Amino acid sequence: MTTSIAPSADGARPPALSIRGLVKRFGEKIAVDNIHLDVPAGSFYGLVGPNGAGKTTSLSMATGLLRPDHGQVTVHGVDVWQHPLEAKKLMGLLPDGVRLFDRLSGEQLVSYAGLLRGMDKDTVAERVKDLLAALDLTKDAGTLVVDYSAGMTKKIALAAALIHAPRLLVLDEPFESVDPVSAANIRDILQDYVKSGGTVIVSSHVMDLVQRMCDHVAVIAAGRVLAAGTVDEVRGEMSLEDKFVELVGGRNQTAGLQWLRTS
Ligand SMILES: Nc1ncnc2c1ncn2[C@@H]1O[C@H](COP(=O)(O)OP(=O)(O)OP(=O)(O)O)[C@@H](O)[C@H]1O
Repeated sequence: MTTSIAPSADGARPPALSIRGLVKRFGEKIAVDNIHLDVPAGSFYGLVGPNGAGKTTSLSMATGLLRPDHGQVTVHGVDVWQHPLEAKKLMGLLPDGVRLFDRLSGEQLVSYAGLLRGMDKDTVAERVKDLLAALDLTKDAGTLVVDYSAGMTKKIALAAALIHAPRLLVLDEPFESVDPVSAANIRDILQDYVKSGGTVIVSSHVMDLVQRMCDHVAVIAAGRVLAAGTVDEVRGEMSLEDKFVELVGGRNQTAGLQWLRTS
């Protein structure tokens, strides 16, 4: 089992994230059904799929939050489940639906995230200031997170994920509830981060955003990978949205809802 993040023998960099044979069952339900995926280092990778496809479950297992039934995950060559501390140092996470320490103010929460990562106080203070400004939260720095709106909560959680300048960012639905100006600021931050060598994985339901923002994409449905590669490879001549519908199916006829018609 490798713990090295050095280039492999053939000189190639290991993927930022490598998933092999990941499986998770909840009782009778197979939420993730033998997923294999490589996320190249330096890529901006979109993960898309219908509701209940297994995106959050896969990302939770990939980032050490949920123990897989089977399979292996490595981050820059470090096994997430064999060497969790080493792997987690490389990652910044924006999990979906995980509670924050919301009795702290926004500023305290992000500072706490930095100090927990072993950063010194001065660097933490400097980065907290920068992050709050970049995410338009400076005036709400002293407000308790429990009193934040949904979008503000997303942004403060993103700041906490960025504070230690990780090599891999895993963001589950980062744009949900976020206003358009903040979303554009977040996109700029993430694009700069990728340009400077970082890797981003985002799950999203907004195909247009994924097509514009990401260079790679994987389409997941019913716990399996239906397609993965560069965005252009996956979508071919179609828009990503049309390709998604073609791959996933499930467009329902609404003609049956006669009772919903008001005229
Ligand atoms: N803790 C759990 N217990 C039981 N079933 C679960 C649990 N977590 C997820 N599931 C089931 O696993 C499947 C995959 O769920 P998951 O949350 O990973 O989907 P998703 O692709 O993130 O969906 P969405 O886009 O709606 O957020 C779903 O059928 C869900 O009901």
